[in-house]
Amino acid sequence: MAPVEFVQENQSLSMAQGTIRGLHFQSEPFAQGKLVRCVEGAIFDVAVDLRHGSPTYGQWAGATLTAQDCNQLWIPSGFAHGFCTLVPQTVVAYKVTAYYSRENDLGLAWDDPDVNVAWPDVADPTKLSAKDQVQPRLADLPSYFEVAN
Ligand SMILES: Cc1cn([C@H]2C[C@H](O)[C@@H](COP(=O)(O)OP(=O)(O)O[C@H]3O[C@@H](C)C(=O)[C@@H](O)[C@H]3O)O2)c(=O)[nH]c1=O
Repeated sequence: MAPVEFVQENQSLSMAQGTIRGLHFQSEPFAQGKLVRCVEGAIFDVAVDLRHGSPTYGQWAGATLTAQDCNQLWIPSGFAHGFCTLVPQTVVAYKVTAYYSRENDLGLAWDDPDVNVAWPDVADPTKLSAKDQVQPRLADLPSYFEVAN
């Protein structure tokens, strides 16, 4: 992997078990790689490949991250990211490779059936933010990222 430089570190607290955040990404020139860890509690962390031309375009990968295990997940640029908290009072910290940009802050529906993320049973759609209740489906997104075959 090419060296990366982190420019910002974020932290978020979710009080309720089953809180879903995502799926989020920023477009160029503020596309972000994210290094995600759980500093309190536990999450199911998810990445979705948005790179047109990628053999894994539209596919997802997930991992359980816990404060106890101190494990981390690297989400490369070109992937949407989201998580579901597995226990109450969960704190997630993530370093990012580009600054936050409201204009470039974009999303994908957490429950897009074409992506079909296997969210944990505790996932609670009533805990979605207002913006995450209306994110578009993958099929309706323009091509923000492309890779050569
Ligand atoms: C992420 C971020 C948000 N904000 C502001 C915007 C808004 O007013 C408030 C809350 O932002 P959001 O609703 O986007 O927060 P949140 O839903 O926690 O967004 C995060 O979700 C996870 C899954 C990610 O992958 C992150 O990159 C980020 O998109 O904080 C910043 O000022 N700087 C930042 O870096």
